[in-house]
Amino acid sequence: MTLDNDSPYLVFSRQAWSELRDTVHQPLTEAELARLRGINDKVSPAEVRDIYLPLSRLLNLYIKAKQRRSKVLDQFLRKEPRHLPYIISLAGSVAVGKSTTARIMAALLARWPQHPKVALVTTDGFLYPNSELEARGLMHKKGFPESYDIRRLVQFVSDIKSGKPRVTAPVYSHLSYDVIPGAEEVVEQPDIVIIEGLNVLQSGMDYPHEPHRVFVSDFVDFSIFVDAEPSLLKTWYVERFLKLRDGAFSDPDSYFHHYAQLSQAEAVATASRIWQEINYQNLKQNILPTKDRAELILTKGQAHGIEQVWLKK
Ligand SMILES: Nc1ncnc2c1ncn2[C@@H]1O[C@H](COP(=O)(O)OP(=O)(O)O)[C@@H](O)[C@H]1O
Ligand SMILES: CC(C)(COP(=O)(O)O)[C@@H](O)C(=O)NCCC(=O)O
Repeated sequence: MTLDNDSPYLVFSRQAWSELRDTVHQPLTEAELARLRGINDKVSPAEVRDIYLPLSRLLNLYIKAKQRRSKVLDQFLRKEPRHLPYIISLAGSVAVGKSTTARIMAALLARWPQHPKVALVTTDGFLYPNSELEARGLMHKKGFPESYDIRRLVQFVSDIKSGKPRVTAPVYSHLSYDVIPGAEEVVEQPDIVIIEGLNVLQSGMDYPHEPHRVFVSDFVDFSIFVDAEPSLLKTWYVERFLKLRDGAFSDPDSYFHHYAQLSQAEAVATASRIWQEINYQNLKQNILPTKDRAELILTKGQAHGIEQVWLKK
């Protein structure tokens, strides 16, 4: 662990962080490993053990402390004990691996008896539909602050945090590249909610066009940023695009069906252009500046390996 008195973070190497897991209480069974491989077969069991088990242990301690504190408050106020969810936000660039990290964390956190019900929500459902983005001239700004219905997103998180029994989120499809009309994801009083998206650490300053007083972060108990060098992110974005070209894009219903015909070289050029013109610009302008608001930063190197963990003091 590196101690720099001026930095708000404690910095752990992978080795130092891995020693903080609780091997006695948290061994991974074969069945669990198989389930985690189902989430993403490239994530190594060693990574889950070294990085995600200690993280799950830390979060369990924080959540138990929070539950105790809420109980004390209810007692003091002479109120019926309420069961409010613990909210974790997960931010980072497009293609850094947020969805994968979120799914691994959800699976690991659900193993604890204190909080077995974990819900996962992505903020892409709160993008304006393509028709609206087209009307606003924002089709090439997907993922930028102005492309989200931020008030609806903040209301959604606020409703969850206030213990509303049933809260719904709109759903986005990467296949149709649009919000699915009428589709909704239902969140019914889980113990933990993980909210994953580019924008979850942003604040009012990032939305001068849409001033609002409260932000997602006002309802979040713990925030995580997944970080990597932009050159690696570009490689991962292009790799994912090539995988989609061979998979989802070949579906005639895919918005990008025409990309399925591209040669390898054309596909690399197209993905590189989308990365450079949209996602990298968004990263520089709107995502990276929010990094040091996170409680925890996971820093990735080659092949998605997490090399360092930064934890706010
Ligand atoms: N821990 C990991 N190990 C190996 N590959 C990963 C890992 N996390 C993500 N990937 C790969 O990186 C790409 C982007 O991951 P994804 O979770 O979809 O990112 P995001 O949600 O940030 O856009 C995918 O192709 C995914 O398979
Ligand atoms: C849908 C996204 C904005 C990510 O949204 P998020 O879930 O992080 O809110 C992004 O994956 C995206 O589609 N960006 C637009 C450019 C592109 O096609 O990659």
